[in-house]
Amino acid sequence: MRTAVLIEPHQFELQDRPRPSPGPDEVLVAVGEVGICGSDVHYYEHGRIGDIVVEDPLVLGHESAGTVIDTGENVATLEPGDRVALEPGVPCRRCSHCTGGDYHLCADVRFMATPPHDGSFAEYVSWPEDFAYKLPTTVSTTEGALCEPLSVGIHACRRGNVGTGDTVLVTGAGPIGLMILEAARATGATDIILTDVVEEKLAFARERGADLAVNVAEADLEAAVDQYTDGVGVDVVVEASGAASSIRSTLDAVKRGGTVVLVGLANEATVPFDVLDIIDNELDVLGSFRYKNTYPAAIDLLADGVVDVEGIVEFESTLADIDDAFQRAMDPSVVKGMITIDR
Ligand SMILES: NC(=O)c1ccc[n+]([C@@H]2O[C@H](COP(=O)([O-])OP(=O)(O)OC[C@H]3O[C@@H](n4cnc5c(N)ncnc54)[C@H](O)[C@@H]3O)[C@@H](O)[C@H]2O)c1
Ligand SMILES: C[C@@H](O)[C@H](N)C(=O)O
Repeated sequence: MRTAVLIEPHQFELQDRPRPSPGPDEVLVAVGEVGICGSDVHYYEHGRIGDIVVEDPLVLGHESAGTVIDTGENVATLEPGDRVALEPGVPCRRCSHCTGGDYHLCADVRFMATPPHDGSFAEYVSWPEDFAYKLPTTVSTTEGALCEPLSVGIHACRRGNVGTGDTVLVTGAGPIGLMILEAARATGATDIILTDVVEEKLAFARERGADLAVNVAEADLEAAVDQYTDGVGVDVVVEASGAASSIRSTLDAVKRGGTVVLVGLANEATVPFDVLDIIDNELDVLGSFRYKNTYPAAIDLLADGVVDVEGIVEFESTLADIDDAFQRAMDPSVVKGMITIDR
């Protein structure tokens, strides 16, 4: 099967690899669509994300969906022809986190496209049945692939306990910020403010329904939030840029007793945070790591037309053109590219 392998930064090689056979509890999936995630681009550009280094050739891609073409002997819920979204992190199922329900925190998770585990920029992937979710006919394969970033948004909103009528600030209008916007709206938030430093991203966020979009390279966030909320502050801030200045600014925008959810990964290991602010204002400051049990909700939201994920896709490309696609994805004004696995 054709497989796009990152052999060194800025260089994919299209290799012919053996097609996998499904294990007893696995389905063999003909991959259809794979989203290009910011983490894929980071590995492509730098060969590492923080301490996680690409030491051996790696198959990128973890936002994927396709069609089941074969099943292992124990598989009962899926059959050839079913279209499925693939949840990319498969945990050990045995540790205390797994048995306690927090499987996304399993230390032995096998997460696609995270060294040393290969991802899905390939014609076929064999994947556990219970991490492959059947798509209804009304949900496209592209939408199935984008259940992954949507899951990050759903989990962040669940962490922040975003509620009906809430005012939510989302900092960073990349794909993750836009998916948080979708999830927050679906959860019942009525006022959603987005920030960014790139005007095209803000224009896009406005088109997609942000009630206010603030360019924090030019305007003062605290003043803009004060004006919008009559000096009260927002109920929940979800930080989705990873920029240190943005992480710091979350405390200026949240109301007393509010919640800050940190999703964006900072380049710096430490970011100064005013702990007195956190104590005096009784803030909940929470981390949000990937997701758990979100795929069924993501698929239902898509099937019911409550969220739009396809609208963030700005270009589609193929395995043969994957280098060009990644060059394009590096443009800071581009939100999301997809790779169609043509055969
Ligand atoms: N916690 C998790 O589970 C998880 C999962 C996926 C992604 N992430 C992280 O979330 C972040 C967002 O992911 P993405 O794919 O949307 O990334 P992205 O780089 O595409 O988007 C980040 C956006 O933030 C904007 N930005 C930069 N500086 C800013 C500032 N000071 N204020 C406001 N916006 C600013 C950028 O212009 C960009 O539009 C990244 O840090 C990523 O690593 C975390
Ligand atoms: C969650 C996923 O989208 C993210 N890129 C990660 O590797 O954790």
